[in-house]
Amino acid sequence: MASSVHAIAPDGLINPVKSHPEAVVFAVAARDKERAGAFAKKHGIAKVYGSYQELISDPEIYAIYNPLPNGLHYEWAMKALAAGNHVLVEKPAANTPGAKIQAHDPHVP
Ligand SMILES: NC(=O)C1=CN([C@@H]2O[C@H](COP(=O)(O)OP(=O)(O)OC[C@H]3O[C@@H](n4cnc5c(N)ncnc54)[C@H](OP(=O)(O)O)[C@@H]3O)[C@@H](O)[C@H]2O)C=CC1
Ligand SMILES: O=C1OC[C@@H](O)[C@H](O)[C@H]1O
Repeated sequence: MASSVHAIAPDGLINPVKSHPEAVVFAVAARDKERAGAFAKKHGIAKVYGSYQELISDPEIYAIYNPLPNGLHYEWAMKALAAGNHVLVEKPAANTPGAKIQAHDPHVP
């Protein structure tokens, strides 16, 4: 993720997190593992995945940031929630009028 010249992820999350003592950007995923690796090296991120599904399935991950193109926000936010992650998603949360991301707490029925 976030490999293009004007990508928002560094300014939107990765650099701000570096100034927060209780947070760490632990992993990054891209559709291509080599691209994810180059991004991880540049930003000092320890773990690399070659698919978004692998990242959201990592039990060590507490929350994910979704800076994908608009049409992928809803799909991957919902998949990440279903996998048990907290989710921070770039705007717009969805690109169809009916879609809404349902915040949910697994401890609340
Ligand atoms: N850029 C900005 O200044 C701002 C952007 N935003 C929002 O943030 C989101 C991301 O923006 P931005 O960082 O500019 O986006 P990018 O165009 O840089 O895309 C982010 C990443 O999405 C991944 N991706 C997955 N599927 C596709 C696909 N089909 N085509 C292209 N890329 C794909 C790519 O990573 P990979 O292939 O490596 O997995 C890519 O690096 C947008 O929703 C935008 O509205 C909000 C405010 C400002
Ligand atoms: O998504 C965006 O990308 C480019 C920015 O200039 C703009 O403010 C933002 O909405």
